[in-house]
Amino acid sequence: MSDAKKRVKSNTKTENKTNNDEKTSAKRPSVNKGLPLRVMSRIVVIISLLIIVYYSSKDTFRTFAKQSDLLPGIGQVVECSMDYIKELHKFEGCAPRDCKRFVTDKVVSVREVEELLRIATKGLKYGGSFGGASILDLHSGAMSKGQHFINIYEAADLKNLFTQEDFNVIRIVRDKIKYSIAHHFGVQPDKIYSTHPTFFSEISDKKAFTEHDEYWHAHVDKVTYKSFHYTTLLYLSDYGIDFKGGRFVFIDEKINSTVEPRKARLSMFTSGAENTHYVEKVTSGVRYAMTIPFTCDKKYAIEDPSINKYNKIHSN
Ligand SMILES: O=C(O)CCC(=O)C(=O)O
Ligand SMILES: [Fe+2]
Repeated sequence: MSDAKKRVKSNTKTENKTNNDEKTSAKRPSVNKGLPLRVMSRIVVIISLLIIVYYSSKDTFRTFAKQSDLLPGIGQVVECSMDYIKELHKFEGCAPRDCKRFVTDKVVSVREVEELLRIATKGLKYGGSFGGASILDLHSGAMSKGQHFINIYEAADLKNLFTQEDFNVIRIVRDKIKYSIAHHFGVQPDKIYSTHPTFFSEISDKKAFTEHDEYWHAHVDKVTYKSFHYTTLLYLSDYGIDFKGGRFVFIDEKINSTVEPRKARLSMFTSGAENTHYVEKVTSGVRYAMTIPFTCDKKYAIEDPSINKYNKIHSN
């Protein structure tokens, strides 16, 4: 082979070698990068999913009133439901400036609430539902017992259980709440009346026995209790301390708002569909609260519970 030919051949070899090297080196990085790329894309998908789950769960719930906060007052205006507004036109001076919810820890004192809790437990220890939810209504006398209700004003062994001082505490607290509604909703205090049923509730984690124990269903107070125009809830125990679960939830289109019960926390809201709500199941401990409603309709007004009524029934 001539020198020139040898040189050409050796150049060709070198070229081929270089080409092969290029091919290999072009392939190699794709092998090295391919694996991390697949892993990377999986990580990206997982992180995106986690972000979606995090934000969507965040979006459906927000804490409107946290148990550990001492709230001077926090409000949220909501659009009145048509049914609610239509009906209120009949009652001069009782329609709210705005439909809303308002939570405050400053209207009722912890001392007053301790008194109310003493009154509630004093009665309920003679009653109590088989299931998780019991009520005591000092106006009608209804108290849960077993799977039924008894009338405490007709039960001879409950005679002298409640004193005029007990009824006074309830009246004082209820009046404070009435003026607070008048102030925050822009209505005349003499145009709103205490209505039925006003009651103490006691909720435990016991399994429901009758439908009366099923407190966790979403509802509109105006539908459940025809007479309600303003609902107020006074909490007598602390979420996360005295009981677990049992938060109050306002159901809204995008974000549900939770109210965490706190001793002496007062929640007030217009009773129409704008404030549809439910109570989460209590998972441990015992939750005490008081439902104190008001009506604009005088025909649904109730008298104060008093020792006279109590004595009248017992002397019959
Ligand atoms: O106890 C609560 O937080 C709510 C009770 C309730 O929804 C009601 O009495 O209608
Ligand atoms: Fe309710």
